[in-house]
Amino acid sequence: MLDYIRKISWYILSNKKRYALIVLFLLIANVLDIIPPQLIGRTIDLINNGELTKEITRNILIIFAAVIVLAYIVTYWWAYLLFEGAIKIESIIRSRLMRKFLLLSPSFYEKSKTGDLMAKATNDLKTVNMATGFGIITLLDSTTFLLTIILVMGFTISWQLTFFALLPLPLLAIIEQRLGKMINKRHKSSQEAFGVMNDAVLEVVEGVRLTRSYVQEDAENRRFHSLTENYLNKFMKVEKLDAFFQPLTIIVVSSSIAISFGYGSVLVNNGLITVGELITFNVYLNMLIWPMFALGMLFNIMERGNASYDRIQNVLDEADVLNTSGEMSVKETNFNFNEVTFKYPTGNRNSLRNITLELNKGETLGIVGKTGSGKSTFIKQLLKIYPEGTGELIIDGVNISSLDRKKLREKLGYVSQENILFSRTVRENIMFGKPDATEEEMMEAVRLSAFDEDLKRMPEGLDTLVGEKGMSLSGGQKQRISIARSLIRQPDILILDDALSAVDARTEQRIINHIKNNRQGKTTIIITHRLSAVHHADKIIVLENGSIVESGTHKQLSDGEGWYSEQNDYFITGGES
Ligand SMILES: Nc1ncnc2c1ncn2[C@@H]1O[C@H](COP(=O)(O)OP(=O)(O)OP(=O)(O)O)[C@@H](O)[C@H]1O
Repeated sequence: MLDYIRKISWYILSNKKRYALIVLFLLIANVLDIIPPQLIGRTIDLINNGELTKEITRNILIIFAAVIVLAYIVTYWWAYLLFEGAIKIESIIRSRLMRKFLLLSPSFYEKSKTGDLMAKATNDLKTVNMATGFGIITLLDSTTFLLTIILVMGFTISWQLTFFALLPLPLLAIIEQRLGKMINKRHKSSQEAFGVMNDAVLEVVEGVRLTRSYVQEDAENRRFHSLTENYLNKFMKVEKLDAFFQPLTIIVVSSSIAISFGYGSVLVNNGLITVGELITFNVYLNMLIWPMFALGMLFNIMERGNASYDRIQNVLDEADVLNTSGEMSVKETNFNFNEVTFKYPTGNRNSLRNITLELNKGETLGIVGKTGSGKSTFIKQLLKIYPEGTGELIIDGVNISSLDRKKLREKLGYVSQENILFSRTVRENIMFGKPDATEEEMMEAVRLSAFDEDLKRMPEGLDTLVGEKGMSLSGGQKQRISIARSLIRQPDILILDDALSAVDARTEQRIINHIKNNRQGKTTIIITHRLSAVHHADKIIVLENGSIVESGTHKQLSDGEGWYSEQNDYFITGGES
């Protein structure tokens, strides 16, 4: 438990004033809370001795009312300050987490499950909020209240009676500490199971069409059911430990009350305390039920918070971030690949081998080759998505490692194979490429990407919502919105990674012609499986197993006898030769 406090001490220290006020208000509230039992005990003794007058009764009632009003005000303030603090730490850590998500490398995402990352950004953060809000309030309230009552019982009634009545207390502390450690372990495991289940929900929702088309609903249902059961079992293991706390507290407090009545009667008989004092003492003992019960809950909440905090901290400490180093910016966009070889961090063989190539500003490069030959990997090296391989990748005479990733990306318009769209309008998706674009620029991007005809058929034109991740659009429409998004930036380097695969041949030619005419003097790289998309390129390379096996213009390559000319003939004859 103290471990958790240590972990969030950075936050408490940076909010010293807030927490100092909380402690002050809590102490005042605790002192106010001990007044009513004192008044009750004294009133009983006054009645016993026949000394209770009208005036004393009125004074007692006034003090009683004042104490209640004051207690209400200070309790409101410490609760407000504390819970505000808890929601603030939650949002601070969530922002840190989001910033980190944006920096983490693709390798990190390859080994992480989206559902688990979502669990960390939601469920675990809520648990941290609970531990920092409800946990700290309970810690401060229960411990200060406990101490205050013990001191009052000792000083105002009898230290002997207090000592004997509280003998069972240490037992409770020992058991709670043991249970706390077990809760920490079990909570981590339950949160991991929650992450896996979360991931399954995502997969079920995203893959619902596929599941239906393969009539796999029952199998998916069973798989999901077993994950839910797994989470339920792990969650119940935490709850089982939690359930121990309440009976334990009741046993300990009952033992204390039994001792206090037994030993207290002896003290009354011996004239060491009065009957009123014994009753006051027992009212105090009953008041201990809450802080003791709260301490039990506290171990539980704090250990859950501790476990969740560790899960989040693991992501925040993750060193696998994208290399953003480098100061230099790109000017002319001349590329030189010199013996570039690259292996993915998780791969077991080179995906690019000794790539040597020159591409000058204004040229168009076509990259073709069998599937899995390394075409996208080539681009990912250019985009600085993965760590650099061996060899040299020089842009404008500067090694890519010295280039600032952001400045490099500002020059680029990249359309990936995935065509990721946001669940917003067509307009917002295109404007993502250039948020300050004018209406003319927008319409020009729409025309260049041959999306104009489709747009006319859309119910609300540019303001039509594209559905979850573009669900309500065809594959070709999604591709063309992605192309428009990159063309609106008029980038110095346009990269299309198999970005025309879902459009028909005529539309493809329209787009290629637009790009050819519109991008004169600018660099364009086109990866494709359809050779017609790169006929016009200044340079075409054919990749195989990560190596360049052919290079030249369309004419040179189709006149040759390699893979390119084979494919070209195949396209011309439709595979009938
Ligand atoms: N993230 C990754 N981790 C490990 N290996 C990878 C990763 N991405 C791709 N590879 C491997 O690198 C090789 C080249 O993949 P790449 O995606 O560059 O091929 P491609 O030519 O673009 O294929 P396609 O035409 O199917 O898109 C393949 O063997 C692939 O399995």
